[in-house]
Order: sequence, then C-alpha cells, then structure tokens
Amino acid sequence: MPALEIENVFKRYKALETVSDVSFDVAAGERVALLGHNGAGKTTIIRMILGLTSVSDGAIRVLGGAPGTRSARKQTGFLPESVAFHGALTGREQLHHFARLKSTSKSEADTLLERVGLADAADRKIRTYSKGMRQRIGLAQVMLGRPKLAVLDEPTSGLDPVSRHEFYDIVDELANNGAAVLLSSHALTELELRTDRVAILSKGKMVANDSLSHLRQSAQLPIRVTVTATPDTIEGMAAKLGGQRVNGQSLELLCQPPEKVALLSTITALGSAVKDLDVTPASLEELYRHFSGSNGEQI
Ligand SMILES: Nc1ncnc2c1ncn2[C@@H]1O[C@H](COP(=O)(O)OP(=O)(O)OP(=O)(O)O)[C@@H](O)[C@H]1O
Repeated sequence: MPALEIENVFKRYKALETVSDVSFDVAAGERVALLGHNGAGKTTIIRMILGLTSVSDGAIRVLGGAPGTRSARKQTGFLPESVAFHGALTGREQLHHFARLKSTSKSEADTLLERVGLADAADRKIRTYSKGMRQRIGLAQVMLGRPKLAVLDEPTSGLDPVSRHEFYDIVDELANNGAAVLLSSHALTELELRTDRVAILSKGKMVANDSLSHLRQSAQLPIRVTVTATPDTIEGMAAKLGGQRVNGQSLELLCQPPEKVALLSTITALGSAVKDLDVTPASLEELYRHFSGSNGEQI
C-alpha cells in the first residue's frame, strides 16, 4: 500500500476548479517532486493531504486512512512554505515543544538538532537565526517521531547552494528511513538528481507523473552533443558535422534520442581531431516546459 494515495481528486471554490482529476501515489522510501507554475494547485493539494481543506471529489488516503485524522497527523511531517517559529524561544525550546506535540522525546529532539547542524546554536533565540537556520529547525521538526510521510512545501526557497545540498542529504535520509517524501519546488535544477519521480501540474491538471528517464523517453526531446575540436580541425569538423559553433572551438549538435549512437560513432571516427565530447539529455527544465506546455516561461 502506498503511503500516500491521491485518486481522481478535484477541488472547487464555488465555480472555480483549482484541482481537476489529479491522481498519483507516493510509496514508502520514494521522493516525489510536485512541480507547477504559481497557482497550478500545489499548495491546494498539500492542504488536502494534510486535511486542512476538504476534497470536493475523489479520495486521498494517508497511510491507509483519511487525511487529517489523529493517526495520519501523527505519522506525517510537514514543512510549510513560510516557517513561523516563536522568536523568543531558543531552537532547543522550540523543538522540545514540537516533540511534546508529536509525543516524542526531548532526547530525540536534541539528536535531531545535531543532525541538522544546529548543535552550537541550539540555545540561542530563534530570532537571531538566519533563514537557513530556521529552515533547519523546520526540517528537524519534520523528522521528529520518524514520520512515514514527509510533505515539504517549497522547502529550499531562500537557501544558499550549500544549505540546499545539505537539505537534500536530509531528505535522502528521511527516504532511506522509509518515509514517503513529497516536496513541491520551483528549483528544477536541484531536483534533477535528488528525486525519484516528478509530478507536473498545469492549471490544476496533472500533465506528467513519472521518473525523469521515462519522461525523457516519452518526450523524445533532442539530446545536446557538444564536440570540442583541436584548433586546426574545427573548420573541417564544422563542415562535416554541421551544428552551431560555440566559443570558437566547439560545435553544439542536436539529435533525436534514436540517432544518438549513430552520431557518436560519426564523431569518434574523427579520431584525434576530437578533444572533448559532452552528451546532455533534456534537462528537467526542458521537460517541464514540454509537459506543461509553457514556452520559455520561468517556473
Ligand atoms: N481559499 C481559496 N479560495 C479561492 N481560490 C483559492 C483558494 N485557495 C487557493 N485558491 C486558488 O487556487 C489556485 C491554486 O492555488 P495554489 O496556492 O494551490 O497554487 P500553487 O501551485 O501552490 O501556487 P504557488 O506556486 O504560487 O504557491 C489559485 O488560482 C488560487 O487563487
């Protein structure tokens, strides 16, 4: 049984349908990214999963039960988009408070403070914390009680690259401990290597829901091959291969996935004229644009 099941879910606010027939699951140990433009319906889906707003039609099951029940809440960790803590409390006091709400121990809270790198700052007031430090308290709070489902709404917004990296290490740890992880994000590049599946929402409808490699297969977007030549061979290579000149020394070629192997053997037949070779499949950003039907719009 998947930890989270979303089945033909609709959400309507009077005449406005903001979520239309959305279905997807998240299994234990799986990391799924929910992507979509502003207003696509991500937060609405998260609120329905948490039982904060009702489902107009369809069904959501959290660990086999209805959203928002005591049992579902106890087994779910949630990190909201804007984390609000009590500025007058220290990090430790705040996390001890959350531990009490989750019926778990203070010693677990202390261990988690260390895990998220806040051991040294734990006894300082939260109002003196940076955004990244607050987000770490938020993550420690999610991990309390070893949740079976972790729901993270825009968890890395405002974090620097190092903090993002550390954040995803903790997400991996949650998943490795068996939690199903659902996170919404706008930061496509960082998600590429850190999630197992992406679900793309567009205007309330689910337009894709698969692993990146399967999405790449079904989209059949061109692959980018960049060949760098030695200075005396670039002209001859350009004449042979075509493509676009980059930086004077390289050629950028686009090919369809089934043509890739043939193109690579043509290139390698050029022997020592080839100084370097890079093959880049469609990025998540390109896949997102493809499936959401947006052209050049930033997510
Ligand atoms: N209480 C409400 N009453 C009416 N419409 C609402 C309500 N809550 C959300 N909406 C509408 O539902 C749509 C989806 O909003 P939602 O917040 O789920 O989007 P989102 O994908 O999370 O966007 P963002 O990336 O900007 O956070 C929007 O058009 C929004 O205006």
